[in-house]
Amino acid sequence: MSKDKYFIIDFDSTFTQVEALDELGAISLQNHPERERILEQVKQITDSAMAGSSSFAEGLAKRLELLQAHQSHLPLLINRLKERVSESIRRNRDFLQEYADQILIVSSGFKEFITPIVTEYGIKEENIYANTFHVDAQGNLTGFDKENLLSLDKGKIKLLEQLALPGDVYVLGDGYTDYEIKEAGMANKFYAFTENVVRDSVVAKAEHIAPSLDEFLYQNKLPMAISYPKNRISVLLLENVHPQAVELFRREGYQVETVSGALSEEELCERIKNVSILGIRSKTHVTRKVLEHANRLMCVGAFCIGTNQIDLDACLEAGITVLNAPYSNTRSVVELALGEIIILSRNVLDKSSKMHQGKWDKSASGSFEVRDKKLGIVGYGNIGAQLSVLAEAMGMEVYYYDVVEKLQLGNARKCNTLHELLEKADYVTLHVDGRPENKHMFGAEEFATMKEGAIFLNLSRGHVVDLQALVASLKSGKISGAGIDVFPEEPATNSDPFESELRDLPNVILTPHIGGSTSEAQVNIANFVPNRIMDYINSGNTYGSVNFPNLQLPELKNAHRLIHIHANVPGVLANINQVLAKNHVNILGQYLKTNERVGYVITDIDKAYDKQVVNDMKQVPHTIKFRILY
Ligand SMILES: NC(=O)C1=CN([C@@H]2O[C@H](COP(=O)(O)OP(=O)(O)OC[C@H]3O[C@@H](n4cnc5c(N)ncnc54)[C@H](O)[C@@H]3O)[C@@H](O)[C@H]2O)C=CC1
Ligand SMILES: O=C(O)CCC(=O)C(=O)O
Repeated sequence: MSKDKYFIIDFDSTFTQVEALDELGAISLQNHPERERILEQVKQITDSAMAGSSSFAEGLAKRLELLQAHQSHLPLLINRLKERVSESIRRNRDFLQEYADQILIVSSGFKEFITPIVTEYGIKEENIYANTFHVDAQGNLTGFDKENLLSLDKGKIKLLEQLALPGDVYVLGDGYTDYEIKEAGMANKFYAFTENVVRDSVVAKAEHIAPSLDEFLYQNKLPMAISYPKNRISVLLLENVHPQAVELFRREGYQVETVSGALSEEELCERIKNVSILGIRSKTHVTRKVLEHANRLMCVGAFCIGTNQIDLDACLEAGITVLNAPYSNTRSVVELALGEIIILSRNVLDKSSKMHQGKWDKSASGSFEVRDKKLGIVGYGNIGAQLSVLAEAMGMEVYYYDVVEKLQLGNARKCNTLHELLEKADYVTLHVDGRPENKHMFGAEEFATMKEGAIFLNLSRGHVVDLQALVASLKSGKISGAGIDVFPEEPATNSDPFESELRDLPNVILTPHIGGSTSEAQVNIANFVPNRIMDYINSGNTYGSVNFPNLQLPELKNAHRLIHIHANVPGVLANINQVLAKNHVNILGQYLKTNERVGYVITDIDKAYDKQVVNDMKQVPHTIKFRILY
């Protein structure tokens, strides 16, 4: 990099997250009876000046008058500001030090607090341009040096004119006075810095937006502390994912868009372009066709348990990892199932609807306790097993059937066949997963095998039950009641109608796929899934991924991490290591895990290496995706 580029960085709300004079006011007015009112007034003057709506010079004088500050307040202010240095400035200290000769802090703030902060980051004292306080004999900060160009309106422009820097000038700042430098022709580029504050009037004029210093460095091909600016990671969240997830992704610096309902395949093909992270629930189908339109997709987050709506193989082949929330709504489903078992045993639905029609039908006929009854659980996974424990606590006798061997909890009894379970159970509840082979696993034959008048629940997936057979069994009385939460065709949004042959049948509870829809579950999911996704993006961890080889990696420290995803064919690891050897790369650690289709190789390397290795890694035959992390 030649030395003819100069980087002008603003201080307030750019170098630090806050406006220093607001902070100074919070200290100096600590015991003032009208503290809040005065601070609000100071803030308004700052905002108005920064947005370019009022005279800067007048505002500065007015603010100092209001603040009633004393020089004894400055050490406390400096300590506070040190803690509030912007995150991206903090992490890019190496850049600030390496380019110290070309970095100027130009601020309408005051050197007395700016200098101790920015010099800690390698900024040269002679490159700090700011105002200075006037202090009276008692130590009060009564005003400022009016000769200083930066105390004047358009002061930054005047300063830049005087400096006449011999090269290209790039300005990074959040305020209108920073933009004005470019407008006056004193800078080649202005970047509106939006990490801490977004001033609409500034953003509207800026040709470049920098949500972080990383973005500024990335655009200008300057050395960065992290491998990729987080603001370039775009997240699309569908199906009303809980706002906590939006908040977590935004806090990480990602760009987030949300859609309240599910999207059709066509709509998703349109929207998926440039999306790095897709978040869905149970209704959006992530098909091979969708993936063909996904040019930047790294990860699909299923904000639920089931992942049958996602083409997991196609994701794998495209190097896209799929993560879900395997336990976050388990309890909610179990509680709904238990509630339905009781409601159906007492014929509550019919009695309640009669009451609403003004009919009093007090009778015990057709009503039973669940105690000592036999509950048959089909699919003894997380939900089935949890249900087993709670049902036993209510005095039920639990039987279960699963296609794989499962730990028997409490006194639950294993059935060797589904047939055996169906013959025994007074209640049959399905908690199998939605794999394609389970389509219509429960049909006429299974209903016929059930006990006369038994109760049936499905809170798993709609397609596992043959609906015609269920309707026939309900109409014939073979099944005396049912609780159905999931359907082969479910409306995409709450505005779409629900059509089903199950409507209007007596003693049938129909719920709109709400087994997992409790506040607790949604908050749990909204915390769990984004954290897993960010862990994958930031460290490569695939632990818990439903399609990728699971690797739990050590924290990345003093190294760069090469993440290579490839088709699992012989010789790829050897080729990778050849590339590393050819480029004399010092390997600090290597981790490999494969499944039948892909290999996942992580190589931690010394930070000093020839960048050619990156291109060479991408050229290794059978590479699906490659990225570098630091
Ligand atoms: N209604 C709702 O809102 C919700 C529905 N679900 C559904 O519940 C399903 C189960 O959830 P978890 O228990 O957490 O999953 P899990 O994977 O822990 O358990 C599923 C169990 O079903 C067994 N299984 C699969 N096919 C079978 C078959 N044909 N016969 C017998 N056993 C079979 C599996 O071996 C496994 O043990 C999810 O896959 C999802 O589709 C999950 C959460 C909420
Ligand atoms: O709440 C949802 O959207 C889906 C719940 C579900 O079916 C699941 O977690 O698998």
